[in-house]
Amino acid sequence: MLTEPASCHVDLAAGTMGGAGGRYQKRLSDLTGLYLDADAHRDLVTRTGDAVVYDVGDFRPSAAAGDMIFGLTRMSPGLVGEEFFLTRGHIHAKADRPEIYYGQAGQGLMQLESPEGETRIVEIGPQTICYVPPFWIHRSINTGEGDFVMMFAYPADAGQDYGIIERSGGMRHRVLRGEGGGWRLAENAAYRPRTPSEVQALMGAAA
Ligand SMILES: O=P(O)(O)OC[C@H]1O[C@H](O)[C@H](O)[C@@H](O)[C@@H]1O
Ligand SMILES: [Fe+2]
Repeated sequence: MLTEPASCHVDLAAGTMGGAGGRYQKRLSDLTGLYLDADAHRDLVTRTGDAVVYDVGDFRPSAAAGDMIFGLTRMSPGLVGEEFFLTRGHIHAKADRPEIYYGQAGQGLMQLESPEGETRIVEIGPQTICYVPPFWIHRSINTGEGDFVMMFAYPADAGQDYGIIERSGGMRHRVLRGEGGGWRLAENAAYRPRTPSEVQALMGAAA
């Protein structure tokens, strides 16, 4: 059976996408344990009344393997201690599925980590397209002063695995405020690299 075509209007100022069927929000308290400075995190939860820090609206035509999910993410600007606001981050449950992000407003970056623990950073502003290749863990970070808004699209059967980041004690690097503005990377001291067999299990999931 044919699916009807659709169009969804992006409201840049609001950071929302019209026609979105699914919608979810994350509050600061949903991100407990992700930031280096746990005290600063707790204080900020209290001071902001546990503010919403990002929301996602998406359009899911179906879950069929050849179909596509797309939507819009809006992230608030801010710092927890010296660390920029981030999304939880994930690898796709079907790890060989890719994703595209398209910057709409604000400034930020995509932090990517390979199964073996290599980090890549893609800076994203309005009209930057970021390609997240198969097998890369990815997390979005708002390094700007206003809302960071991106459109995204990924295969409908990709799914999200959040456990991969928990099991390794976080991502290998943290994105902190730079000395003279901008951002810098710092090693995450709690990071535990994946073993060769864990890497193999991930990569083998493609077969
Ligand atoms: O899922 P998170 O890591 O919390 O990130 C928030 C969202 O980021 C992107 O927009 C992804 O395409 C979404 O699928 C994801 O839900
Ligand atoms: Fe993703």
